[in-house]
Amino acid sequence: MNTELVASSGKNPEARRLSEWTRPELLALSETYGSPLYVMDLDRVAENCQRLLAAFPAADIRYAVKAHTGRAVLETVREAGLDAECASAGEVLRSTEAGFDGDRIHYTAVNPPAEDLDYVVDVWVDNPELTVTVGSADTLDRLSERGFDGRVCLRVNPGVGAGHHKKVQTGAAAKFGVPIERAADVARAAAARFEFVGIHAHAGSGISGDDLSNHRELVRRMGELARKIADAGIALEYVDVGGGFGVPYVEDEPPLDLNAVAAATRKALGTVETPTGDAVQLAIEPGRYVVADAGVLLTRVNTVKQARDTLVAGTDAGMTTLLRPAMYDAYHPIENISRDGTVTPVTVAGPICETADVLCEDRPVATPERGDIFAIGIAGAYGYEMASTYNSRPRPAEVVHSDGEYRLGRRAEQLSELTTLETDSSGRAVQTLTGNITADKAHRSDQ
Ligand SMILES: Cc1ncc(COP(=O)(O)O)c(C=O)c1O
Ligand SMILES: N[C@@H](CCCC[NH3+])C(=O)O
Repeated sequence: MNTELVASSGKNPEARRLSEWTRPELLALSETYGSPLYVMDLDRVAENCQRLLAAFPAADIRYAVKAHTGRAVLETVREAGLDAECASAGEVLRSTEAGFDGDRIHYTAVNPPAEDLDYVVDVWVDNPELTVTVGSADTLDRLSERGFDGRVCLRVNPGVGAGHHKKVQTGAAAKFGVPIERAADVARAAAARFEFVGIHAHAGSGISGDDLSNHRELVRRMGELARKIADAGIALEYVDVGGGFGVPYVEDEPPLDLNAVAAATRKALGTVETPTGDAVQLAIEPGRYVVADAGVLLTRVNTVKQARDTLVAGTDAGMTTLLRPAMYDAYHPIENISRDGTVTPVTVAGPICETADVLCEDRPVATPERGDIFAIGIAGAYGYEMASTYNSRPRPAEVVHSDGEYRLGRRAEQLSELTTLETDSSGRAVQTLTGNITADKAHRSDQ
């Protein structure tokens, strides 16, 4: 591992570990709100924002909303002073509803559906400082057709990516951005029709000490492009080098040394100025770093069985609650918070009828009994956001914590809500036959 840009291991305020959550509090929450249950610590979200602001003091910092869109999280991030980077019309809607002014909203259009552009241009009419980042020259035409002539940033494909899994390595993936070789020409054309404010690239998600050299190479290429654009007489406001800063998931993994990452980023970018000699801002857009270690997922064990070669704990959370293990083979720390004592290798498997619905294999945890609560750590980023209703399983509730108080941030979906979008053969909304699960039923512990 490249240890140059990671902090020394051991207890470190830069990474909140699962073991630092208070077990009796988590157990009480699972009794009150049922399971599965996401818990988000807003105080930790605010701390993470402060650490980013301290490490990148002169940069524009945009929170990548896709990592966690909960209203309370967005409000916390807004109050901390970060902007919002939105990947869709829905994220723009959520950000405006959470109080972000238009000048703090950056919409990154990825193959944008017409409805997204229609919506964002409508929002722009009342918020002319909103910025649209485009990854293809024809998106510029589609914006013009809608009467948009506002702030535009060009997403560049720098040809170098990074990230914790090949499915999240973005910087060289064909679908994202204009190839860097053509970017200066597209920028020139865009500057003739729009207020051209920036260039943008994103290496990928979950960058660790191992692949920081790729992040640096991306930043170096972006610095070079920015100077070329300045030479063409175009005044940029910023160079956005994306997000992707990783956090430790494995218990003894050291956190990134954010100050060292910031220094390396600045060095790789070099000096970038407008044609008249003004400084061009560095911008970053972290998502995971802001929310990952602020979240825990609680799940109840409903089945314990000795399989042929492993002990299986069946839980009420699975791949529809937390997709990352099934999709990326991602590791999340897991503890049995209902008991200590003898530790056994356990395979934790969810209730979904898919072989991939396994949260971990042969993980040493305190030997489970039916009714125990497992806590799954570092679940605040891309956890709830990637939840689905596959297998017709309602999405879970989420509780938020701030200053010693817990409250419901999002209620659980109910069985009766699963069919609300459907119509019958005469076009009328289908009658829902199931009643809501009562709070009592949903919350009882299944012993
Ligand atoms: C354009 C863009 N910006 C920012 C992010 C945030 O990434 P992360 O959550 O890894 O910081 C992503 C996600 O990978 C992204 O696609
Ligand atoms: N969903 C991914 C991160 C990808 C971010 C989207 N560009 C993860 O959970 O690791």
